[in-house]
Amino acid sequence: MDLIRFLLKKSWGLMCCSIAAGLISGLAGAGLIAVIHRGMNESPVSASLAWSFLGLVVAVAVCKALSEILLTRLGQSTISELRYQLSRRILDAPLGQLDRLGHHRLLAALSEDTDVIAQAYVQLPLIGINVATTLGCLAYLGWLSWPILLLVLSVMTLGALTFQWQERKAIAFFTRSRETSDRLFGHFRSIMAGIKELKLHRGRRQAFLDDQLRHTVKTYERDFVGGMTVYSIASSWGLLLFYVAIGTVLFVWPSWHADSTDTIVGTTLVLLYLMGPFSQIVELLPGVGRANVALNKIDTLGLSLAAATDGDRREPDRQAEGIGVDLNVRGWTRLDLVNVTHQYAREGDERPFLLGPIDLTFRPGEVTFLIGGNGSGKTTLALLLLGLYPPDGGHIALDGVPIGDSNREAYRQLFSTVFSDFHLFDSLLGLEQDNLDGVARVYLERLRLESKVRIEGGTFSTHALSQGQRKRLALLTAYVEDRPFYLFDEWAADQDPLFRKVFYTELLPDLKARGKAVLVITHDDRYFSWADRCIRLDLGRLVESPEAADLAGEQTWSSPSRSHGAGTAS
Ligand SMILES: Nc1ncnc2c1ncn2[C@@H]1O[C@H](COP(=O)(O)OP(=O)(O)OP(=O)(O)O)[C@@H](O)[C@H]1O
Repeated sequence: MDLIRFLLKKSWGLMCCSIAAGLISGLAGAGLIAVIHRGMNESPVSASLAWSFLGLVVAVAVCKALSEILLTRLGQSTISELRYQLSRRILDAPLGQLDRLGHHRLLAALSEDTDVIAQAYVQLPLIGINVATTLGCLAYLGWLSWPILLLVLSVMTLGALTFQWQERKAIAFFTRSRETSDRLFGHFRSIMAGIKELKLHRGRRQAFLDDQLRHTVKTYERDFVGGMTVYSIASSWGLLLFYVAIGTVLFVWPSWHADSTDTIVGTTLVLLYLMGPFSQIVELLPGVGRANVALNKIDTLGLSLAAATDGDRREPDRQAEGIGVDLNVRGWTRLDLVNVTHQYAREGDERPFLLGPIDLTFRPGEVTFLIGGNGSGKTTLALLLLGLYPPDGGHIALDGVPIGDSNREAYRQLFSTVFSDFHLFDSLLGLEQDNLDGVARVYLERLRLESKVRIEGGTFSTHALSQGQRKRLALLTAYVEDRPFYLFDEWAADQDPLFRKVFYTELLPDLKARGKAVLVITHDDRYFSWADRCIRLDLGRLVESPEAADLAGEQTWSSPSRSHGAGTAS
């Protein structure tokens, strides 16, 4: 319900206007019934009654149209706001939590849940309007005959109780179908990421389509249809009860009670009119049920929008700018990892991977190579260093200031990276320096990309490049960011021998000369000599690496910053 409160705060103006328009339309409709009822008993019909009729008809038509237009606007603005806030929440969530959830669940939340919640949210005013109209009609009914009102209220209570009982079953169906849609999004991701493998192998494609995808879509279909069927039965039952009430008033009541024909006609008219709002409420309820399931899902993913209030939202921005945080990311002199550990906790994993304890010191102007076998923990160590994983044990300190939740965002602004699974954005997002295109073009030439890519207004002309070229473009982005600490995760792995050499013997020395600290995750033992020091990870532990230590630092740096010397791996 935090979410509903949050949305109400955002769109209360639009919501109030659409409710007001809908209410006027609904009440004018109820008024029309009263006027028609009077008209049937007046002969000749008075001019004032005719004018009332005309006025009410105009009010119904105008307010109904207005209410619908406002509701459409409300719906679209709600979807936009939900998508924006949920995206923001995902970006604010800890990386470890997002890793555990998996991309498919996040995509399902971003697309399916936001749609379902927004649709139901837009229905809230409609439900409110219909409830108000129903109350208006019941009041008129009570004025005509309070015993008939009591009869109708008893029928309604019976209907509500049985509906609630049925609804629980429907929600269980919807909850199961929502779980299945997570799996479905997982399959969609497999189609996108594994399209080449699926196209190439008929057997695999067929097994994927028939055994996995079809099974999942059929399970989804079964549960969804199950939920809707329960709602249909419940709503038909409700309508049946209504007709029973009308039938009782028409055929049974007169033999019990000596009401006038006029009262019977009036109450029947009201009951018939009530069918409209009542059916609408019943039709809207499945959407509300699904929205409840979607809200629960977002909560269980740990992505509740409750935290995305205005106050919280400004905090990361303040931290990003280093406001109120005692960190000097531009003029830093040492970065320490002290007894840092990290463990991947997975259910049922008897021997989870443990990294550390790690003690390391980095200094500006120092090039460090991080080496080690596959699965030894290099990327995990990098993620810890970057502040993307908080350490489970020990701590990181920048110039003696420990990094914690309050300054981690500011601390991350120290780094420029190219990950091994990097993502290339269409443009140099978030970089607002003077002559950005000019600076970027210089690097395009340096990275031998000038004949392939143009940069206009900070936007790359194409992404249709080889993997190695795309990685060079990612490196260009990191260069332009011009941050104090560079981290490259197997950057050179996709480069041809010539450019690999350029990377180790020109680009890294250049960064060093500019006083940057550089951590390079690499398997290129040919170039170990270009590092100030090599550190090796083995099964999550830093170990002595004599062959790397011998080679490291042998190369004569042409840069004046060589005097920064090798840092310590303590
Ligand atoms: N998200 C994760 N959840 C659980 N375990 C993980 C996760 N990521 C990595 N691991 C485990 O942690 C260990 C270290 O992984 P890591 O990616 O840090 O190794 P690496 O040295 O970078 O390997 P490579 O050279 O193959 O890239 C591996 O055993 C891996 O199975």
